Order: sequence, then structure tokens, then C-alpha cells
Amino acid sequence: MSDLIALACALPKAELHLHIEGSLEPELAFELAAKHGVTLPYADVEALRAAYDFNDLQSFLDLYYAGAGVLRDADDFHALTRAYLQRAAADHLRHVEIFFDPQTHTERGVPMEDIIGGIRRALLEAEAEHGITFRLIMSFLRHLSEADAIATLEAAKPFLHRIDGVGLDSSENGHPPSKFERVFALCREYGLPVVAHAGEEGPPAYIWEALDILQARRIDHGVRCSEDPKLVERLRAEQIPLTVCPLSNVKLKVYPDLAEHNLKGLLHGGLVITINSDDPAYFGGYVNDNFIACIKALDLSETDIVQLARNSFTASWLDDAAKARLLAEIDAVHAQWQTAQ
Ligand code: HPA
Ligand SMILES: [Zn+2]
Repeated sequence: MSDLIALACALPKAELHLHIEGSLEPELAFELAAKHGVTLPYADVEALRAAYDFNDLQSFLDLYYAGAGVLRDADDFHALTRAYLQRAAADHLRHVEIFFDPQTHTERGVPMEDIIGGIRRALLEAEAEHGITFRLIMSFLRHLSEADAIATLEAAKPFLHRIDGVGLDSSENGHPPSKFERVFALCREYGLPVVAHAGEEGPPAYIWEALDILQARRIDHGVRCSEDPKLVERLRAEQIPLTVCPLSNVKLKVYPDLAEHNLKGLLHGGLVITINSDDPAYFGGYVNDNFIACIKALDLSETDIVQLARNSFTASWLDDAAKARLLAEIDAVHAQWQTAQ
């Protein structure tokens, strides 16, 4: 098993489901709080980390939005993103497609320009330093109104050349994708590809809506598709990727135990399954940690691991030439690993 873990860690991979605000480690949260003269309601880093014990998605989101309150200027967003990309480089990530939640920050008076500018500066640095390519996805908060999402899209208009796609996140139940039909139609008119969180806590019907109403090209989470065989068949036939986040699903009690997770079954069923970290600072690990936990709990094979790494690139928004290059890199690292066995 340790050999398979070494293979998974060494393979070039992409991360396609990462909320940059969810990469805020307690150490940086305290550093930024001190910088801005803000008092966090926790004595120290250990006390904050100890609070990361969630019952469901909402109990996590309450802490996640509170934590994001320390992000106030472009340098904060730069420091946050830079720290994530250092972890990404260590995990052999070669490409990242990351979400940011502008509404969490603009409603506190942080200018859109500072949010995007700070994140992008770190992305460009990591591209130069580590060769990590990127896409930036603006995500709408589904617990807020569609009018609020439309206003956010309008506010982002001067920066649309810096935004590669749009997503939908936050509290799922009671906020179906259909609530956002018009804003996503506008996004598509602007040429922005769409992804959406669906079927994490919400029912399979929300995945159908994300596909049919929002015209999502990828589903974030999507694990509840298993409850609807027709939906699973569609995801397989149309090769619509699912960005699965195993440690997140256990932390938020979507699954009581990783051993019960359906990702291996879906992968063997021919779906384009990818492994991602979601909110790594809160859920106990980055991409390699997710691979390691899955190898241990689900007894993933060598073939499974290589397929998951390949899927991370095929499901990405990279162009075909870049995908081909990265898939060849996977083959090279895999061959090297086989020789060493
Ligand atoms: O896992 C998630 N689900 C929904 N919204 C989120 N915002 C950050 N992480 C998540
Ligand atoms: Zn997510």
C-alpha cells in the first residue's frame, strides 16, 4: 500500500474543486487578524482548529464565512493564495481551477479589484515559479437571492477577462439550481462556462437542474447521483465530470465513514471521477491527503489511482495540447514507478 501512496503522491495532477477561502489555515487567520486589529473568538490556533468539528454543511459554512472576515486587502488574498499554491506544488499539482466567493467579501466592503487582483498575482507567481497553470472560477452564494448574484456579475464586468467560469456554492438544501436560471443564462451569454455544486447534501433532482437549466459542464460533488440510476447513466454517457471531495464528505457527514464512499463504484462504472480537497484547511487535508485516505479506506488499485490522475486533466478546462502533455507526464512518472517496483 505504501508503494501505491508513493505513486499517487508523485503523479502530476490537477485540482478542480478548491474554494480559496477554504484554504485559510488557522495560523494565517491569526496573522491577518493581528494585522487588521481584529479579535477572533478563539484563544489561539489550537482552539480554532479544535472548532473544526462539523455536523453538516451549514455548521461548516458558519465558521468558513466567519474566518473569511480576516481577508481585507489584496495582500491578504495574495498571501492566502500563495500559501495554497505552495501546498499544491508539494502535492505535484500541475494545474488548478479555483473558486472564489466574491459576495462574502464585497458585502464587507472589499473591492472586487482587490479580491481578484490579490488572487491572480499569486497565481501568476506560481505559474512562473512552479509551472502550475490555472483557471479562476467566480462562485455565487446560493443562500443569497438571484438579484444579488446578478448584481455581483455586473460588478465583476470590468474583470470578466480575468474570470474563466462561474460556479454555485453555499447552503444547498432549499436553494435549487433553478433559483439561478437567469443569472447563469447571462453568464453563458458572456461566454463563461458553468459548473455547480449539486448532490452534495441536496437531492439528485438538483444535479438534473444543474445540467438542464444551468447547463453545467461539471458537477461539484454530485455524489448523491447514485440514488438515481438514470442520472448515473447520463453522467457516464455524456462523460460529465464529478469533482468529488472525499475528506470533505466525511467531515460534513455526507458519509459516516470514508469506507462507505461511492467514488470507487462510480469510477468503476465509467464516470469521470476526480479527487479534490474542497476546503483543505477545514477538512483535514490537501489533494495528496485525500488520495492517501482513499487508498487506505477504499483499497484503490494502481489502475484506479492513475485513472483518477488522468481524469483530473481530462475534466479540466485546459486545451487539448496541454492535456496531452500532462497525460504524457503521468505516463512517464507511472513508468518510472513501475520500474522501481
Ligand atoms: O463543500 C461546499 N459546499 C457548498 N459550499 C461550499 N463553500 C465552500 N465549500 C463548500
Ligand atoms: Zn465545494
